[in-house]
Amino acid sequence: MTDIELPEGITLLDAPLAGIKVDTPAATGVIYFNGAHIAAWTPAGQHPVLWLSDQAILEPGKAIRGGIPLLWPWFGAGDDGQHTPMHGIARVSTWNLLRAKVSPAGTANIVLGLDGAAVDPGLAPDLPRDYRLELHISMGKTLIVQLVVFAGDSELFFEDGLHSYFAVGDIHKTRIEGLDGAAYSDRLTDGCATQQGAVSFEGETDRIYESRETLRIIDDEWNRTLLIEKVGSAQSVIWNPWIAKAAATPDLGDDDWQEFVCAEAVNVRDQSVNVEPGGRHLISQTISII
Ligand SMILES: O=P(O)(O)OC[C@H]1O[C@H](O)[C@H](O)[C@@H](O)[C@@H]1O
Repeated sequence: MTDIELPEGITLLDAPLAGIKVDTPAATGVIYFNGAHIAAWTPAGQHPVLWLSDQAILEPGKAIRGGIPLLWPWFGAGDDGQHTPMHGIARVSTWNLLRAKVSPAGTANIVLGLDGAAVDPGLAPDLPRDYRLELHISMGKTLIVQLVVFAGDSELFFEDGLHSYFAVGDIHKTRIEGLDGAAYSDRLTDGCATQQGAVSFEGETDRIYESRETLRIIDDEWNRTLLIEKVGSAQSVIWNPWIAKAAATPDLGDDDWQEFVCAEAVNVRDQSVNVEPGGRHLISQTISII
């Protein structure tokens, strides 16, 4: 997956999946080449910021439960509800490591790439094959994740997202600020509503908020606030499966729903992205502890 020389603080992993491990004075983390998947990030002296299921399936070509799955080029089962795999092909494709550096302060700067021509055409028959994706990761005290989509000679039309799972001390003592007044579409009822105040959790939650705003995940159990700034994302999906859906999801433990919330930067449905031939699109999240 790579023949580039790795600096001190970044080592290759070959099991359970190929990838790299970051271990510097600023942070530790794991990135798998399967899906360019950031499976772990823990800034020095902190609880893990990303949540990963103990039952995650770590096999090439399989989606990983937790961390930051990439969502591209469709959301869920796509506009017709028939697309597989769920959330598209980026998270189940094998990416290449293009760059790995570590700054003097211990921030790892990593770039992974995926060439459309290398992806099984059967996975997404409607896509032209000359697109290219890059994931730029800056992992230190702050985590910056940028997905860049480059169109080839044809126009590209897609949905995209960073489907981040955030670890929290207790979902009952967690709220998300930054969405007050935002319109949302409720995926559980197909209804629409407007958010009043902070988002708190009392049951299964699966909403697409029309909002470009910065989010704050306030975690009263661990007494910390995660700040999630984003660029190039018109919507935020907030998801927690709660009891029944967690129990029905094979790669989630029965009690896992209490330990995480997904706050996803996305462009889906009416906010799908159109990139002209030769153009590019960037979506990013910058995650810090305040
Ligand atoms: O199970 P996955 O394909 O990883 O999807 C997990 C979740 O992703 C998003 O948050 C969707 O809005 C949810 O409806 C979905 O259940």
